[in-house]
Amino acid sequence: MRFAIFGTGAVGGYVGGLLALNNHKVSFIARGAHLAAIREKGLTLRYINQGEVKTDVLKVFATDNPEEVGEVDYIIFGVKAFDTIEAGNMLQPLMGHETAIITIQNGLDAPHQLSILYGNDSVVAGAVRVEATLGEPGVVIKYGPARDSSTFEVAELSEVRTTRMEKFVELLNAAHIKATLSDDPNMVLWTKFLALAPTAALTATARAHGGEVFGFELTKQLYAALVDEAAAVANAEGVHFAPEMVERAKHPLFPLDTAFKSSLQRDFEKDHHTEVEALLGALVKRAHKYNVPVPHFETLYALLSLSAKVGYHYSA
Ligand SMILES: NC(=O)C1=CN([C@@H]2O[C@H](COP(=O)(O)OP(=O)(O)OC[C@H]3O[C@@H](n4cnc5c(N)ncnc54)[C@H](OP(=O)(O)O)[C@@H]3O)[C@@H](O)[C@H]2O)C=CC1
Ligand SMILES: CC(C)(CO)C(=O)C(=O)O
Repeated sequence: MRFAIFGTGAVGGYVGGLLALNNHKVSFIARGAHLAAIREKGLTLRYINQGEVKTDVLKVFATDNPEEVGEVDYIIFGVKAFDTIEAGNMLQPLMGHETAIITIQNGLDAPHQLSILYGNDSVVAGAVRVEATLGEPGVVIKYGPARDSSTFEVAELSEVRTTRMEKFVELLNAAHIKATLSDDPNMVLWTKFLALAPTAALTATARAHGGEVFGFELTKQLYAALVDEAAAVANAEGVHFAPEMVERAKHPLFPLDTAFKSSLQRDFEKDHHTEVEALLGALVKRAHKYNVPVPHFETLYALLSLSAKVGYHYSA
């Protein structure tokens, strides 16, 4: 099977790296200094687990030109949500008759944006649970154990279970990522979103680790209120969570003894373009559309939008 990782970032680099380590043919699409470093020194996967650091360095094929890759069986679409449309328009050279474009974007919109370009049958909604970030050019940092701690849930946008995705799940599991196939793409996206949006919003606003947010009663209560708001919006959109699923989402996404940070928080800390719109903006817009009150999300959305405008590290 041939894989292309479009956007060799933290998640794409980690997932593609584990597939390459498992002897699959994986082409990495990257750009700029990151691409130059991968070409020169290889793609480095650095695992940081409670102070212990391990690395794998992989010699891989990397390019910024999809024409040099040609058709593949699976595209793991690894760009940030705000790059979806621009990067989506570059996928044509990778597309064969049965190519699956598998999204990993946090948020709710990326698979639907890609389906406008390539049709429902080409797109698979994915949700990855991994804590990762980019280090210096060429380096992907994965927090926690090197293998077997990440999950990847997928569902065809067409809501059909296909053999290509059964195969994908099998290959991912063999590469030490716990993958599962569902037939409900909206449930896949919303189940992650229900816990992710509150986690991202609170860690970024409070500038605190996940463990600190959950270890402090007021922010823990705020987290639960955010989960309830997100579940109410999901319900209005036709995604109905059983009450026990909503309660489960109120538990931390990560072990409480770790210094967990969300990718939104890390992007703010690095002064990078952030996914505030894809996470909080998307929720608030849906809430307004369905007339669902989301006062806590509205407040955090306003604060983080201002931080994105004036700069996270701004001081008067
Ligand atoms: N990091 C995490 O822990 C997790 C992140 N996610 C989600 O996964 C998605 C990806 O996040 P993450 O991996 O952190 O993002 P990164 O910023 O680490 O990676 C995205 C990469 O795509 C590259 N890219 C964008 N456009 C192009 C292009 N046209 N050609 C070549 N390369 C391109 C970017 O390059 P450049 O830097 O030059 O823009 C960057 O290297 C997000 O939606 C995020 O919310 C999901 C689970 C966990
Ligand atoms: C919460 C986490 C790490 C789970 O995968 C995530 O998706 C993110 O921070 O973007």
